[in-house]
Amino acid sequence: MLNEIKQVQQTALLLHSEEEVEQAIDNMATEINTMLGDRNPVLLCAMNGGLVTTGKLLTRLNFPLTVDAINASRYRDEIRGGEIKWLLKPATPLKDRTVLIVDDILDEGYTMEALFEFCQQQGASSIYTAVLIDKKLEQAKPISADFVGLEVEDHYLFGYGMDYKGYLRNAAGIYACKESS
Ligand SMILES: O=P(O)(O)OC[C@H]1O[C@H](OP(=O)(O)OP(=O)(O)O)[C@H](O)[C@@H]1O
Ligand code: HPA
Repeated sequence: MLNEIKQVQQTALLLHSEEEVEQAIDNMATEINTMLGDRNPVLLCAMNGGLVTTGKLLTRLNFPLTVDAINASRYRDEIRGGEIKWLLKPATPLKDRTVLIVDDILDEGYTMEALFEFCQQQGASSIYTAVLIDKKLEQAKPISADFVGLEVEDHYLFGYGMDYKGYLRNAAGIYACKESS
């Protein structure tokens, strides 16, 4: 497995450098500060992929907020999406709260749709969504994101929280796996 991971890493194409991604996160944070600064929101980190974006956003947000985690996984260690499996629901009551769901990527959109519907069912008063990457697809998505860092062409990506078979989330850039489109 580790040989495969090293091979994928070595042959990958860098699409966005660390500097570009950090600038994109700055821009997202500026928009979120403007939109949600007086809403006392609960930020839901969509584990595991949303970990890096959530952490990087958090220290750029300058208003009162609370943080919790949520995890509905669709890919697990695969590079094609399957059924949604619920792994973690937030302990924080969402009733009458403004919620901001933060994830690494909006790909086909089914994961974010499921997270959004869960928050609705819990009685959140308003629900916003933030993703570092919005993948450009030909087909329509069931949900769009309110805050987007970067739009990226249709490749299988890794880095900044996005994984290849559970690895490479820690890559400091947005990379496309070779021959993945
Ligand atoms: O828009 P979609 O096509 O639904 O795909 C996006 C989701 O897929 C990944 O999660 P994954 O299920 O791989 O779990 P992970 O966060 O643990 O990597 C990613 O973190 C998003 O949550
Ligand atoms: O391109 C991707 N990379 C990593 N994880 C993902 N989850 C959905 N799409 C992707």
